[in-house]
Amino acid sequence: MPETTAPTAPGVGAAAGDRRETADAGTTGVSIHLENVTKQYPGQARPAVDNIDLEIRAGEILVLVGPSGCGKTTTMKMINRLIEPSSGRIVVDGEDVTRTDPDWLRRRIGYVIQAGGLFPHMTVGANVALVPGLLKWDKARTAARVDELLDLVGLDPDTYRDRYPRELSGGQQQRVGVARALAADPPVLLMDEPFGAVDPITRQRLQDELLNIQEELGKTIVIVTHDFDEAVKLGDRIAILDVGARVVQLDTPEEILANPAEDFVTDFIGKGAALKTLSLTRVSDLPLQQGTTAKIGESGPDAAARARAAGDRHVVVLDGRGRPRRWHPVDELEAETTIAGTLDDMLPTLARRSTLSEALDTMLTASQNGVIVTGRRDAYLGFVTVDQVMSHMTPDAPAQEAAS
Ligand SMILES: Nc1ncnc2c1ncn2[C@@H]1O[C@H](COP(=O)(O)OP(=O)(O)OP(=O)(O)O)[C@@H](O)[C@H]1O
Repeated sequence: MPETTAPTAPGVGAAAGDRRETADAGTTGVSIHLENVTKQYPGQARPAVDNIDLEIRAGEILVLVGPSGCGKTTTMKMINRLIEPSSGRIVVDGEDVTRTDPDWLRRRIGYVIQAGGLFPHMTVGANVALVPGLLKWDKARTAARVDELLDLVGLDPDTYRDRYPRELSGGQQQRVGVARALAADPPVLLMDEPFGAVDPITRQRLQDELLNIQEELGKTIVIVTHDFDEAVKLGDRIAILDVGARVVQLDTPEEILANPAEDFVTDFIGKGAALKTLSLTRVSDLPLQQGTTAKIGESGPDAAARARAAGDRHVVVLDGRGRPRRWHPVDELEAETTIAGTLDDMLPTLARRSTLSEALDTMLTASQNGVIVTGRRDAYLGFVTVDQVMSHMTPDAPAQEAAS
């Protein structure tokens, strides 16, 4: 049976608030404080990072964005001391780690880089088992952890455990990279352009998965990206940096979009801020329309009668596990004694974590005025219409009204 529970989250602009509440509920992450940290590379005229002071809260996703060369990566790599600060202190969970053993520190801080950064000569399982190996976990515990993590990042352990990275797609490699970083259950995850090397659709899916994982784990996550839309989607807060890692603005995505602190931020956000506000709301924040559903194999005329009674001109055909197959026009159902299982390859579907901006893109690409929303294991949850999405761009017409 498809899940038919209506979403309970409030509407416009609630996405970031929800994320923070979630993190508070089950936070395992710890706070990080960069106290007046400077990095001066030898031979450079100016410090790459000039006296940054940055508090990262336990359990939040903080995204560092800014122009190329402004010091994002240097700032992030100083947290796990892949780069040593020239001066200042780094305090993790109240403890000054500026002088602790860097190996110990790196085991407490997961690190994810572009394309996963996997060792090509090691299997997926061996890559994920790297840190547990360093920590001398026994074989059974390590094997169980590897399987648990592959499952968490959406890779079937039996299928993928013994493959080599070259036998995986870019998105799958990136998932393994995330699994590896989470292996020893570190309270902090650092991610350097984690989704930069994959195509836009895979990127969107990986972002959704990261948010799902974070909902479950409540880590402290610091992400470096060039992509402001990605920052808006993922960040509980965004730090916009300028040259020398000067923090120009540090705030929630909503606040930055509504009140950019300087012309620099306005320029960086770019045009179309109204459109970008669509990235603040997830499709699961809208009241999903249920429509009429029909199961493969059921009587066409029966389904048509139900749809007509509900005033629907289409039914959504679902398979035995509640996954959508296609929209089917009611008029064409009358002639079908039993409903066929044909899959429409072009059926526009989205995960419930997707943003309204992605929903609009999907509808435009498919030339349809609605998109189906799916939940766990791709089960049908309902759909949203283009009218619902458009109403979010005009504050006076909340989507709840448009939907009724
Ligand atoms: N190892 C190094 N030696 C000397 N200078 C460096 C080194 N690494 C980085 N820099 C310089 O420090 C500055 C900040 O670099 P960093 O990589 O932190 O920036 P970034 O914001 O992450 O850039 P991008 O978005 O292009 O990756 C740049 O001017 C860069 O040229």
